[in-house]
Amino acid sequence: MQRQIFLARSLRFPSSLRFSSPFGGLPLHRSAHLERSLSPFHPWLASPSGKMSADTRMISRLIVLSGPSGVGKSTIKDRLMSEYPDKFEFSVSHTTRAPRRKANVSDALEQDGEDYWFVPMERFDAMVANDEFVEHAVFGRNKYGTSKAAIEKIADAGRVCLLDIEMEGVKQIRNSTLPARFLFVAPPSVEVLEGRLRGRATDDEDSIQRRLDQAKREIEYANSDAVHDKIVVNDDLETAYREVRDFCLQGF
Ligand SMILES: Nc1ncnc2c1ncn2[C@@H]1O[C@H](COP(=O)(O)OP(=O)(O)OP(=O)(O)O)[C@@H](O)[C@H]1O
Repeated sequence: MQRQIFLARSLRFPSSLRFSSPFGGLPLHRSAHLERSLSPFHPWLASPSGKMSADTRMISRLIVLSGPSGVGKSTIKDRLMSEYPDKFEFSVSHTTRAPRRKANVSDALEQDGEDYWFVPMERFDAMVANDEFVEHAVFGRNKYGTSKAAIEKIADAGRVCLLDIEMEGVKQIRNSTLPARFLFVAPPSVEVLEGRLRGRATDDEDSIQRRLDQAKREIEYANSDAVHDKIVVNDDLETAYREVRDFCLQGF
């Protein structure tokens, strides 16, 4: 059985960064990916109802959300979490970076255990050595990772696990046996992305430039192959939110 996955509508990227598909606007079949998704694994990941019916088998309980820094992932995921607190849970990543001010909340700092687990570099490296991460990556001057414990905690609570990770982590999950579904949030253009990064006023100029360089690589990767099951362009926030929500709710 094949599931149809539709590619994003055309975007206003420079041609070198434009998403394209050899299939044009036609549905893209991703049987290879889905076969991997259906491989035997933790029953919680494969079957929301606990039963392996033909329909529910197609929906894994692990959703990987990615997209350039500043594109609006946190804005969308915070809303999803407040609308469906009992259904979804975001896995809290580990990071070696320092807490920063929350976007849109002028004097609130990110909280340990809520936004990230903030750990020193030595602790992070020890966790890597102990094989405690399902994925980890270096971004800028800092390291980020998703621990196995974080995912297991969500499994134990019976919720759908959402990961908000960057490109290297996406590649690692795709190369793993984890049966995940992949969702990419794209900006309407690099210029709009830059405007959002500047608008939230949480990064210095160096950091903005690094994030924009990384954004171009992420967009090229998303464009390079049928990496993601769905690409949502965050132009109008309401529309983007609805598309993300509907994708996450598929099968539940
Ligand atoms: N559709 C939209 N239109 C206008 N502004 C938006 C839209 N979506 C998000 N924003 C704004 O863009 C800024 C960046 O959003 P946000 O911090 O959620 O991005 P992010 O992808 O989570 O970034 P990071 O990966 O660095 O955490 C915020 O100030 C947010 O309010």
